[in-house]
Amino acid sequence: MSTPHITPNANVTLQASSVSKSFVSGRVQSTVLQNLTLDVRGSELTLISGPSGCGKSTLLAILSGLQPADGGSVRALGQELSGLSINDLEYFRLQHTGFVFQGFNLFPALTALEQVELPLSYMGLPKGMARKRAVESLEEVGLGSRMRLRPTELSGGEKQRVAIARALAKQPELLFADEPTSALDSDNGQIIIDILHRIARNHGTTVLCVSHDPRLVGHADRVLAMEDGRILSDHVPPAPSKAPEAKEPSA
Ligand SMILES: Nc1ncnc2c1ncn2[C@@H]1O[C@H](COP(=O)(O)OP(=O)(O)OP(=O)(O)O)[C@@H](O)[C@H]1O
Repeated sequence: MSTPHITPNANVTLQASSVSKSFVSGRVQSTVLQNLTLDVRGSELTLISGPSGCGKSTLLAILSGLQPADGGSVRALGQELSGLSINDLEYFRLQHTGFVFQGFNLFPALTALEQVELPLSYMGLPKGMARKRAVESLEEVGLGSRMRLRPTELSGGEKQRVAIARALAKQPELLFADEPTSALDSDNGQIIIDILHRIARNHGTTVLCVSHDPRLVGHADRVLAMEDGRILSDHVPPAPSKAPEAKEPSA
């Protein structure tokens, strides 16, 4: 399988140019993204905010190669995604991207450690290296003492931290998060967004997060406000008040 040629352009790691996307339902065609142009940079947490149905998840899916655009161009790490075969796109996503979703997407039968090790085995990492990376990632999200537990034994916030550790252990250049705090209360939501922010800063990762939760705005480096399939504004938010820390539970 060929590896895509990676040539990042300065610190811009994701570029959408004149991207459009429509869905057809019966005889009705609805345009979800219209001529959307956007650059996203590494080492930053970029938040795409906007009302439900404005096209945030569709944009994330297109930028991450999960869905094709109808028109326009999407470049990720210098690679034009539409130029990749299905196999190369899958390989690109495996090697360079991590995903965090609203519903955690954990396997009920696996411990936190096993959940994090699993994608590393798909990537072909030797067992010892996979174990080391998985432990380090779980420690980084404050779950060093909970890694033998299964999802039913973890809180919602802890489950989302396992999902973040699973993505982080792959050491992806691009980390995509779709409504990662929607299922959580305010304190846990802030902890999650602050972990994502720290990953961007400490690992140089491009973190792109979509959310309709206005409480997250102050925790991002950059906020893109979306409405009706367009970017309405692009700004740096004011610094937030101090967030609660992700603590290691005592049990
Ligand atoms: N596979 C699909 N088939 C048909 N319509 C779709 C499909 N995916 C999304 N849509 C429609 O596209 C529009 C935008 O959806 P999208 O999920 O991108 O919005 P969103 O801003 O992420 O919303 P939310 O905040 O509620 O998750 C919605 O009207 C949705 O119904």
